[in-house]
Amino acid sequence: MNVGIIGFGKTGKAVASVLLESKKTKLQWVVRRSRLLEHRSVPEFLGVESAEPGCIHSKEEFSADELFSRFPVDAVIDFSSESGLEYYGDAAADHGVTIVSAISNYQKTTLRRLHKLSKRTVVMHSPNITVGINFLLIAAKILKTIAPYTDIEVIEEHFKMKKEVSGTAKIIARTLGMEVESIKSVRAGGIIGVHEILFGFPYQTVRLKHESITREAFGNGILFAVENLKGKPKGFYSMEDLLLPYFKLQGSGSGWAEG
Ligand SMILES: NC(=O)C1=CN([C@@H]2O[C@H](COP(=O)(O)OP(=O)(O)OC[C@H]3O[C@@H](n4cnc5c(N)ncnc54)[C@H](OP(=O)(O)O)[C@@H]3O)[C@@H](O)[C@H]2O)C=CC1
Ligand SMILES: O=C(O)C1=N[C@H](C(=O)O)C[C@H](O)C1
Repeated sequence: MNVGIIGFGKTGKAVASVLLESKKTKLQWVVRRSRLLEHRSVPEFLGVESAEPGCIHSKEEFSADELFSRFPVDAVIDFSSESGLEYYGDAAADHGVTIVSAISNYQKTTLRRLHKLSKRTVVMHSPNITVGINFLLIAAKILKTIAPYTDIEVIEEHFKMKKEVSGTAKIIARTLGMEVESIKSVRAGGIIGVHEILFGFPYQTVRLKHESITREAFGNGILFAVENLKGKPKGFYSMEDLLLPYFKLQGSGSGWAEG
């Protein structure tokens, strides 16, 4: 699958390195805001051998329409910023390119725009693209249904410079019917991303916790997403939509009861 990345910052670089290693994807290009490293290649920048072009472009160099025409891809992956969609959204839909947006904090208007684009192409949005956190979110919803009386706390930890409350924590809180103002945030050092959902039962505590150890974790999530979006009809998808089919366990018995 030919892919392009919008954004070549902290996460874009890590995701690009994972995609270069994968045989499932062929990194055609990355687009960034500035002209830094323009026309260099991602393999060269990362110092890895690769037959994949991975050319670095500035958004000033081409219109997205020209980019998709000259260097066609099957999917565009967004790790830029809120404003990235403005550059590539319409052109991606015009060219039938799948959009995988990982932007964590969209304004409502931009999210509506993303939904509108899903009428014309496959769109997936995930504020946290790791399989782990999306599994946790499904588990938390099930636990809340089983025990609606528990006290719930959402705690998120990130690197010192992250200004906003994590988009992941906001989705978790909203999904569990909590106010986003109740989210506890920790900012320290270079923490990549930790999310914990604490269920306070009367005589026990359940902690559902996920930690992104390195930003390459988001690259693994992208590989899962593009693999499972293949062949999907146009529409709007979340990581949960892609994970739920795996919740049908095959085979007999749980093994637990058999001792
Ligand atoms: N869904 C998920 O799992 C995750 C989501 N994120 C989200 O990804 C986004 C990026 O995070 P991070 O890598 O830390 O941010 P950085 O600031 O490190 O990198 C942002 C990159 O995007 C580029 N960029 C910004 N705006 C535009 C634009 N309009 N068009 C093209 N390129 C643009 C910048 O270009 P330049 O370098 O030239 O300035 C830079 O390369 C954030 O929203 C973050 O919350 C992050 C991790 C995981
Ligand atoms: O900015 C980041 O780095 C991250 N942002 C996402 C968020 O805001 O939820 C996801 C991840 O925790 C890392």
